[in-house]
Amino acid sequence: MRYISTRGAAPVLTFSEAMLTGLARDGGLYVPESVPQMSADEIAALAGLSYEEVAFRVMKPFCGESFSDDELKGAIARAYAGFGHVARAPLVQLAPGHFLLELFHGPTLAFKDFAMQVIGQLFQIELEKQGRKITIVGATSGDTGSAAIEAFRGLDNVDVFILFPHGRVSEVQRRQMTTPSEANVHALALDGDFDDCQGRLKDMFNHFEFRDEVGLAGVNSINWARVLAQVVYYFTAAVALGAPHRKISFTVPTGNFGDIFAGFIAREMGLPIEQLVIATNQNDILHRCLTTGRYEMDGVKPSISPSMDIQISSNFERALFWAYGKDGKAVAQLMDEMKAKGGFAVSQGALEALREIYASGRVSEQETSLTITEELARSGELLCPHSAVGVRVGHAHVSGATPMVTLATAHPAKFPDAVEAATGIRPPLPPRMADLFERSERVTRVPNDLAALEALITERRRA
Ligand SMILES: Cc1ncc(COP(=O)(O)O)c(C=O)c1O
Ligand SMILES: N[C@@H](CCOP(=O)(O)O)C(=O)O
Repeated sequence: MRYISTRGAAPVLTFSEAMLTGLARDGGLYVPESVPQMSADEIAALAGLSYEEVAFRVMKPFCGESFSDDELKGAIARAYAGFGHVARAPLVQLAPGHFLLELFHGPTLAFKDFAMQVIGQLFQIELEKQGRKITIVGATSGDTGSAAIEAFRGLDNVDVFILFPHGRVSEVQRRQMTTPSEANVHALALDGDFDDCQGRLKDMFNHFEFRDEVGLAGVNSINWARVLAQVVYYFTAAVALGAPHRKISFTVPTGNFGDIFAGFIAREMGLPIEQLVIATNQNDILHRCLTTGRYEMDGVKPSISPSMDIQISSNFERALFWAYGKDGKAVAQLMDEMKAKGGFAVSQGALEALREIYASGRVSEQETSLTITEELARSGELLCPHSAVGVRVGHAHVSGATPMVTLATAHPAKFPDAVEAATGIRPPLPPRMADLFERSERVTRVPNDLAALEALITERRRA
């Protein structure tokens, strides 16, 4: 399997090279040259298998040339051993035809653990093979950061620097990033929003001298390996509800578009997905784009679902690559236009291609809160604000005989203030994290300045 850049002008790589590379050197994102297919029989055969076995069968065709069966099976087994639910990603029913996929039973209580735990294992295998050391820099609006720290803390051959927007993550999210005491972990509170964090990260990748000097690697969903591991739960959920004999739709609380794009890959592999519904909070650039055909930045607005406070939705570039018939030059032009003018128009043909697969909805702050209140009364499910955004949009898109699955992307205990304001209930953290508020914090406040960030990383990383 070969991996190519969405902008068409970077070296073609193997899976493990793409994984260690992160962002392509032409600024694009790596995607598989062709998507492996699973037949209806192969999909039907997934019924009743463990999450781990499904993960192996779904991931292997994408990375089998880089990792042996034993290596991949071992990585998957270790990745999910610490999850707090035997099903890993259990489904619960909210209403007739509407199901919730709980993706928050991992070590840091968000869906990021599903991919981050696996790629943590795969990185270790590959780095040991190559005898290499790397510097991981991640940008987070709250959840990717803690999941990355959990997956890479304490490793001798990896330093982890996490940029998060100062004052714009929940206290639980911040403490998950600032309380680990391992010397290879560095939490950096940046003066700016998530787009600034992600922007400076991409600047570092595009600064080749720095990138090569520190051995820069990325674990955001710009990294193809992250997306791949997230494809798996679309299969487990759909098969549990009758696929391949029945179509299934998914609603996904969306920010950086990585999670919903994993659903697109599952669909491309042959999973009968009818619709992928993008659910946004008031940072609704994707909803506006699908509605109007213009991708237009208008500034990040802080919300009660802070992990989705994003305007520059990185993985939308991968969706555009498909919508433009895999024309890397066209994608590069759109991205240049966005950089220069803060927006671009999607061509009519590409817009139609997107609308064939994706629908969308936007949820206001009040509606998010109301959904948390109403869903507790209706189904007994206590939602985090991100999942509430999804559930509201999901309810509105349930239609006909096709089951709708909404992804619950974080545990309500990560956002206790919003949940308490909506329900009067302050959800407790699991016992293993019960002392989170007593642990001492270690964090560095940093400016939104590339040179200053690179200097800090160069100084702190272990040679
Ligand atoms: C809890 C939560 N929900 C939803 C999202 C949006 O996911 P994506 O960025 O993959 O669209 C995020 C952040 O990525 C998140 O942390
Ligand atoms: N919501 C994310 C933002 C980064 O997303 P990623 O999937 O690209 O890593 C977060 O919580 O950090």
